[in-house]
Amino acid sequence: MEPKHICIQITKQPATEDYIKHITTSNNPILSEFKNKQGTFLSNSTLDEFIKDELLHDNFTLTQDSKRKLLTLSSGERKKALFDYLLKSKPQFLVIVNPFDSLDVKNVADLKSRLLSLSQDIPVIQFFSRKDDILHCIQYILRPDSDTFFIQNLLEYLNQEQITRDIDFKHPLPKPISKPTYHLPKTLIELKKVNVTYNDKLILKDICWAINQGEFWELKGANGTGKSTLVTMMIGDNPKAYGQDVYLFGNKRGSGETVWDIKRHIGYFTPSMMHLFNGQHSALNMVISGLKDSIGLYQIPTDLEVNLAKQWLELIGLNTLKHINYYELSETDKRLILICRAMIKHPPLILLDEPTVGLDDKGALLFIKLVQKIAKESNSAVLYVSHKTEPDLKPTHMFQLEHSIQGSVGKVKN
Ligand SMILES: Nc1ncnc2c1ncn2[C@@H]1O[C@H](COP(=O)(O)OP(=O)(O)OP(=O)(O)O)[C@@H](O)[C@H]1O
Repeated sequence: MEPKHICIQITKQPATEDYIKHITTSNNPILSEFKNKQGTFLSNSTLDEFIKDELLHDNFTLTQDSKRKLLTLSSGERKKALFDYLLKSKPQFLVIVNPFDSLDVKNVADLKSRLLSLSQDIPVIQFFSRKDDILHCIQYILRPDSDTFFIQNLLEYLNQEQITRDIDFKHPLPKPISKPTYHLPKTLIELKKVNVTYNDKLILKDICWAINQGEFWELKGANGTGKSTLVTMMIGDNPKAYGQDVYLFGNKRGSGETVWDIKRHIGYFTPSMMHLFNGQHSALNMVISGLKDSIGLYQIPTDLEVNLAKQWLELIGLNTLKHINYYELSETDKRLILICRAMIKHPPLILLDEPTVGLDDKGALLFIKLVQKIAKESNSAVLYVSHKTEPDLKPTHMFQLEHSIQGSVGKVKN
């Protein structure tokens, strides 16, 4: 008989451990295969443990053969290394937490088929954020109910749960307090025949790309094609840009400009920076802090600044929560606030790296709608990097990296 498989929608509370504790101690017959058993976790926190072990003890468990540092692997390569290692030992049950995040289409398909074949022998618990990630073998969903849990047939749950698609931000995008004092060229970023090599291996080959003021770009490419490498060149974080034709906001890289000269022009968001913002700051102060380029607010803001931040909170429907501690907000609200924080000065470029990873369907839709609004109503150029196809995201330009034996080549697709 095929094992039973269940899924759980990720929410702030209850915690993963509470669900697992319930599952492994429950007397419900549907959960009998998990009782008093030990599971293996395929999750980002497991990956973080291996990264920590590598940093502290030089332990290369996941990369025995190559002895490559996990942090130098692309996010897709890192995840694959973890899965390959953990799946070697036959666990009593498998816990997978958003397993497809950061994987490209091919790697998602490969992993899905591996998990489906494993699911014929091993019970699976899948924690998910997006419903279209749920594996086809899953029959049940475990849901919280006041201080306990209940099991529901998955199909029944999916039929009930329709997401509303009429989410909209009605107010116009708030304007910046003042116009920038600096002059920028029309072309904000320009790369001319740029190459990047790591360990004698060509990663990027003859990349030519120009981003002009106000344009809305999506950067796409399979795992390991060099998207992050390209992004680090653009934000001044990659020394490989020196000596090449990399022009950032009017300056050739390496012509005396500081990293700050580059970064002050960029509003940046990626989910891995969420952990930086864990101080005791109100939602309002978090938005204002975008004017001061600090994490949290340490200076008394002017009335003008406070009013502007309130307009941003009004736009995302959070004005009534302005005094709530940012840390207590939902994941979606936190991200919307960080986008407002990044946009409050209307930087020339806003860069969003896998921004919807970990959000549920409704949160992702809200986030995408806000990005669309920013692209439409501001002069900021938007660069969006992701594997996940978001149907409501409508960039006007696309830059696609494609593997070739001589390193990835870039193609502009309009
Ligand atoms: N510091 C480094 N040392 C050695 N190799 C590196 C380093 N940084 C990146 N690489 C390699 O360069 C290639 C491109 O990596 P990069 O992270 O830019 O890809 P990516 O397109 O962002 O991938 P993903 O979608 O999986 O995140 C990968 O093969 C990676 O292993």
